[in-house]
Amino acid sequence: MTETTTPAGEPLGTPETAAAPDTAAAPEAVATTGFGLAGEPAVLVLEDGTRYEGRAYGARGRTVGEAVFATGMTGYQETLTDPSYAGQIVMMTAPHIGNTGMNDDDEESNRIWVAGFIVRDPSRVVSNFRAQRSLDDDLVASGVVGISGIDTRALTRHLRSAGAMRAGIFSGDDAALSSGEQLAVVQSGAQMAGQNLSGAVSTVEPYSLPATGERVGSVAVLDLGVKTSTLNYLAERGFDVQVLPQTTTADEVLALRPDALFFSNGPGDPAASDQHVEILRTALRAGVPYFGICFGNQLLGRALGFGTYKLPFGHRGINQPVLDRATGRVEITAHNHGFAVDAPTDRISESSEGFGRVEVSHVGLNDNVVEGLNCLDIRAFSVQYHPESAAGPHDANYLFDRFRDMVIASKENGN
Ligand SMILES: NC(=O)CC[C@H](N)C(=O)O
Repeated sequence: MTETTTPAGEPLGTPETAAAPDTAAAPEAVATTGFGLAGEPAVLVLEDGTRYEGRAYGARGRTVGEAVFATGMTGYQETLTDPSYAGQIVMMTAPHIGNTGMNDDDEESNRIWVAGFIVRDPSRVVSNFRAQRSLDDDLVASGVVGISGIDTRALTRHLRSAGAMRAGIFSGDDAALSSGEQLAVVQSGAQMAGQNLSGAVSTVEPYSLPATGERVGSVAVLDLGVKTSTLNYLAERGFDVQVLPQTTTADEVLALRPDALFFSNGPGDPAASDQHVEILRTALRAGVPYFGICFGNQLLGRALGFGTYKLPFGHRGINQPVLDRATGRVEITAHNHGFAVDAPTDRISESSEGFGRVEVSHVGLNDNVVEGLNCLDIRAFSVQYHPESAAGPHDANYLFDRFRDMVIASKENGN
């Protein structure tokens, strides 16, 4: 789409003319003036004191969360409805957002989870044959406070240099608070490190989905924020899917006698999920085959005895190169993680928890971060990235086949 004029006819500013700091050196600086557009004022305040002025977008009011950037050129609906983004104010680096509206089929859960939404240039029209609603209307309906007119390139460079950090968006009456009051609100917000957010996103009641492909067996899914596409892929690969609340105990999981266990993606710090690590250890000791995605990879890492740590600004987008070390093949993959497993990428490790040998199966090629774990002596593997690829390229869908094959082999061996 070409940017020309606003509805009122004012010319758009350009990022080049905006004052755009790209380091943390001048935290009190006003970074941009929202491209000089008309509209209700709103302000984005970072915990280091940086302020970005823009216009109110979505719901009016205030919100606080961890500011992160997502680099997908498409897929804002899947991003917004991914429960892993709970507690985060998400900025899209793609400048024009909302063009294709919202539709029922691309929902990754039944609501928008982001704590806030930052865009540069919201589309004034919705133009797609699948569109059923506008993004702006859905943000308002979900009470999600957003901001537009932000120099998202400058903000991305700032977060890349200074790291993901707490932020607040203030619009409506809250836009009139003094900058000192706004900063105090941001600085009193919770840090992402140390937060356990599983309870906020997990299903409260168990529910099940029947296999849609040729039946392989049953899988118990611990819902730590599971995405709809993941459940559909599991059902397609022949699993009767039993989705369990995050409060389920290890005994309750094993009492179901599942043929396999799956831990989903989800928000929060994996270091704050001891109870889920214990469930996984119990299931692995009982010989239940395991597959995990994202948060489920971090929890497998912890169950095996590795630590996790916070990345400076994380990986969020649908264009991240990952090396499959077994094949030498590079996959272009979807990511959404701010934490990672601390395991050696250059050699096979021995699990300190007695689960045998572990290899890092996949590494991120941008920064050599652990992107997958494979156990050589028990039936368990996981990936940090998103083979369900919603949104994103489908390079890694084969992992669902690998899981199905692992469970078939396990059943043939009477495990
Ligand atoms: N998508 C996910 O599962 C994210 C896992 C974890 N909350 C992280 O930020 O790293």
